[in-house]
Amino acid sequence: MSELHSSLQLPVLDLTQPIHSSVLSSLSQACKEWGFFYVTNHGISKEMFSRIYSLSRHVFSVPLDSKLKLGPFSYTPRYIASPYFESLVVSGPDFSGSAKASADVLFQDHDKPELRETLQEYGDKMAELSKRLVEILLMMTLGEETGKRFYQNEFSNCHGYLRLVNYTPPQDVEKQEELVEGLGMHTDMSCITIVYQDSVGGLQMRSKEGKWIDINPCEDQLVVNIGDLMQAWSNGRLRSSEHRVVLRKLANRVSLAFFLCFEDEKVILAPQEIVGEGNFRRYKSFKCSEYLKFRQSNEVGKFERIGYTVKDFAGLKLPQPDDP
Ligand SMILES: O=C(O)CCC(=O)C(=O)O
Ligand SMILES: [Fe+2]
Repeated sequence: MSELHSSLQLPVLDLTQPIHSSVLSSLSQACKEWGFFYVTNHGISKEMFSRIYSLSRHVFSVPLDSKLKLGPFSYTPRYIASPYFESLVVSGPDFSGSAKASADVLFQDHDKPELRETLQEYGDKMAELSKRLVEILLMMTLGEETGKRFYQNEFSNCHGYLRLVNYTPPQDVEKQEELVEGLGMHTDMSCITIVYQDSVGGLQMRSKEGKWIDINPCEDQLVVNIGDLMQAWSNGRLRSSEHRVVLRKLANRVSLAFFLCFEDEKVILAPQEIVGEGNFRRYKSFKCSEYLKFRQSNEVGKFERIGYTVKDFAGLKLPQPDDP
């Protein structure tokens, strides 16, 4: 495939401004076409990001043998997702408890109150922000009243987790002719994902035509993308795009992704209001945990199966014009 890439002007949702219909229509267009947009004035300070950034660097600087003691469910070492990717999961809603359990292993019981407190504060803010964004997306798709109703009835048990990611490029990254993938093409198994990326850049989204498009880092803006669970729930009206991370510079890259997900037992079925009169259902109903299982390899410690999406799992064949 051609490695040509271009960048794109994605809409920026400003949460301090009233959400006019023109904002909703460009947001709606972006969610349908790209599945990505930016959010600004989101209430998370620069100072908070710089604290999180230093804490992440600190966490990943711990010797590998200590990080491996965390176990494969919280720590993904290099050479699993890619040779350059390692990550730590901090689960919500008790981000502090999850961070403490990891800190106790990493720092041999030297208490790290700053780590616990910062991750709890950041996790809480991300949970709140992600829920507000889902409510906006539902009102945009279904109208204010119906959107609010579905938000309350179907999304109130959503939960979130954080993934801190550290990318270490190879020494010769700037001389390589082949593109270096820090994280291969995948879709997210979330309702929505909110990503903070540092200034190194490298996040790319794949268009419907298969073209890679840079999602550049912008100060004060977070990247939001639609995940597979929302794509299925919205009958494909909101798109979960394939994306990846490419490494071009000899610099470590840190990112923080927050994934808002349905509860495991949730049965996902697009409501009739979303499918619409005379339209076809694109996904059969499925239990959230079954999809997560489908994406996980049987081998413990393997990264999520890359290249498989909710379409492979629950996609229905649409009737063709010449079907009886
Ligand atoms: O590192 C990034 O910018 C994105 C990470 C990502 O796509 C993921 O963790 O699902
Ligand atoms: Fe992702």
